[in-house]
Amino acid sequence: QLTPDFYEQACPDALPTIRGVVEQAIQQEPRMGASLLRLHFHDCFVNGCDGSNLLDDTPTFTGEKTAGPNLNSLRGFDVVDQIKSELNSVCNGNVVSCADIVAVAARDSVNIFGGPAYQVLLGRRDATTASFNDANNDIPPPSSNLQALLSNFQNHGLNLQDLVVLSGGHTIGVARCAIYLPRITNDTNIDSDFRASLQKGCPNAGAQNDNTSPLDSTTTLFDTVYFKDLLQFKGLLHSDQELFKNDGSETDGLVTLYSNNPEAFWADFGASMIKMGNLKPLTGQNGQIRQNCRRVN
Ligand code: HEM
Ligand SMILES: [Ca+2]
Ligand SMILES: [Ca+2]
Repeated sequence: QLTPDFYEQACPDALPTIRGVVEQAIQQEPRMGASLLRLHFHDCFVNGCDGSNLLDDTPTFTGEKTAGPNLNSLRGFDVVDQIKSELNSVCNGNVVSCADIVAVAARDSVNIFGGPAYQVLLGRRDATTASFNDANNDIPPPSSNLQALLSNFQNHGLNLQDLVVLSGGHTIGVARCAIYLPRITNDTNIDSDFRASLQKGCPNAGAQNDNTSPLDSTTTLFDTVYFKDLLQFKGLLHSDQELFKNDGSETDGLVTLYSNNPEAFWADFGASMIKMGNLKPLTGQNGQIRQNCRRVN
């Protein structure tokens, strides 16, 4: 139902405009590319890719921004606003949905960091509502074991390979001390030097500090180092290391494959992103094209 050329007639400059703003934002702050990728994931996993997580709370409405997985964690809303306002002028009006903006910005970020330029399908419309509860329930927590991760992905129509390759999104970006403290405190399948170096910036009493650590050793390169790190038990999150335990499981095989085959990683990542981007889009007369991504029209 979604198509790559959806805006070709109504706004031929839409995609280059989005790309330009994303390039600028990443130039100002490299981490922004990672944040934009995660924004798309947290949108799609909660009632489909419909821009639901962009809606601000109001006195009478609580959306997704304050849900556990998002609070003090999701970023990139200002960049989405900037893209939206440039598009409203480049397209002579309100043409491009916020959900599509985030899907394209995620792809552009991946590509700017050296990852695949997969073809984003377009034509999503924006939700008129959002769900705090679904945001709490449908995004897998980093404490998840493999079985929980897999059943969460399967509930979203995604399979084991999608889980492994999309987790490769953690080849860019960072996580907060509070998130990885349980891993460096309790887990045994962690490299001891890696653990020691992380503990310096994230002491046991430091669960509330704002320190962050890289999700892999090359946070602004969309490379296979995330998987190489897992082979050395240097996954930052418990959920990351669940994908490689050196027990000969199917996920071990996929992690090993991607660790030394960037072409396979990039091809499969692109295919799985398109699959994720197809989750329950609003099309036709459903939803709306928001004038401002933070509120319904
Ligand atoms: C498999 C289950 C997943 C879990 C449990 C998970 C969990 C997390 C957590 C806890 C953080 C750090 C948040 C913080 O410290 O505030 C994070 C960051 C991130 N996640 Fe995931 N994630 C998963 C899958 C994905 C997927 C599928 C993608 C995209 C394809 C993705 C992209 C990212 C990125 C890019 C960051 C860094 C964001 C930044 O630096 O601003 N994650 N993830
Ligand atoms: Ca959504
Ligand atoms: Ca990397």
